[in-house]
Amino acid sequence: MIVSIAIALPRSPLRVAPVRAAVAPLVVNIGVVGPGKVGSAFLTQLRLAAPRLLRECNLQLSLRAVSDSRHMWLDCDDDALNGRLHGAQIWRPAELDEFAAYVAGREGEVAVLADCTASDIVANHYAGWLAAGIHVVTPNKRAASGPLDRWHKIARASDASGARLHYEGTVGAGLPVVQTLRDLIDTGDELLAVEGMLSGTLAWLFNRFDGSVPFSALVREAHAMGYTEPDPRDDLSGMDVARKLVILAREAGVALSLDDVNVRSLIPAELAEGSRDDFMANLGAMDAPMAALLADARAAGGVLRHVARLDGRHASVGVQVMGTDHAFAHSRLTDNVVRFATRRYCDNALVVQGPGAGPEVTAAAVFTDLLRVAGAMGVKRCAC
Ligand SMILES: NC(=O)C1=CN([C@@H]2O[C@H](COP(=O)(O)OP(=O)(O)OC[C@H]3O[C@@H](n4cnc5c(N)ncnc54)[C@H](O)[C@@H]3O)[C@@H](O)[C@H]2O)C=CC1
Ligand SMILES: N[C@@H](CC=O)C(=O)O
Repeated sequence: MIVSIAIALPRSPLRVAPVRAAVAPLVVNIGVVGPGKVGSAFLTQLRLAAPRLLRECNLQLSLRAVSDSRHMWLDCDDDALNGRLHGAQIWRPAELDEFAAYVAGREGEVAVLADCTASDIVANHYAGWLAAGIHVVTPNKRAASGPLDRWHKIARASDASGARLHYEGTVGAGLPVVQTLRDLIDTGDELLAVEGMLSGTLAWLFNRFDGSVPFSALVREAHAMGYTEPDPRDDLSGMDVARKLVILAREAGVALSLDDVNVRSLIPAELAEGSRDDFMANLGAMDAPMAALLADARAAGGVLRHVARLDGRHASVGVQVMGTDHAFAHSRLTDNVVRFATRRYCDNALVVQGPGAGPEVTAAAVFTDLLRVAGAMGVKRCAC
């Protein structure tokens, strides 16, 4: 007779493998470029999560430096050094390569730069950083949707050094969109088409816009809540969504460029040029055309939705009127919806849906990318 005894072991939340706990923690030195809305949320998340990650995963996250467009602060959390300087942190004029070299400076440790800007200037540095073995994590869409020659140079630098660029936050903010597509492709599936609502700002605007409040007031609100791009014209012109579509296309092996996307802008010609401040001051010029668009949609018995489509190399983004029975008509708040039609998911598309904008969810995507780097270095992140 065989007696099996089930012993109920207390299920410890600790995830440190016994062997790993006995060794020194993996140290990841972090530099944050762009302490704006997303960058600040990321810094807060780092500070709150670091003690638990050290305790449970033997991972030591060390914030070494922060840079905005004009200044950089070094040794941000080096209490000893800050103490010697009477509590002052070191700051100096921003110089991105000096910044990167500083973050990477310690032998045997891992360096990760988090680019939380929307800047092409910063994206221009990726290839050099990756070549130097520095990992990059970012919600900035400029590199992955920018000129193809720069994108290929970045890929070659990553291949040569083994340092990785992760950019999950570029599409769908904190939603698992890029990695989901990558997993489909890597396991042999083939992307047939993508259809979706890829702008959290535009989703929120069209969910709220019922004529009771001027469109311009809603845009200001969306900007204040951190949903929009630094320049909201990127959202309203459709260019931000076009960038996301290009990123998804390239992820699926289609060498698309922004010029290939048919983009229908919402911005009146007189607001397209000029500074962001001028644009924000004159936003009221959008109110009448947007009210007319809403009236047309209602007359047709539908609602306004901003929709992106990719079918082979055919890519388009723009506002359209959707019947109230369409799934997109029932999205809420900043919901993004991404429908992947693939060879496997052809009868019924694979759908990723949820909040698609906001500093906290976006920062979490950047943080997850950073932990992906640590995971590849052997840090244990599963519950087994
Ligand atoms: N806010 C959101 O919901 C989402 C944002 N993103 C992306 O996250 C990024 C950041 O967005 P936000 O935080 O909302 O913008 P933000 O305007 O609040 O912050 C941008 C920061 O970048 C800094 N910066 C600009 N140029 C720089 C340069 N050359 N060197 C160093 N720093 C520079 C600015 O000083 C500012 O601190 C953008 O690329 C955006 O597309 C992605 C998904 C969602
Ligand atoms: N401004 C963007 C932010 C995320 O990419 C959006 O509204 O979707």
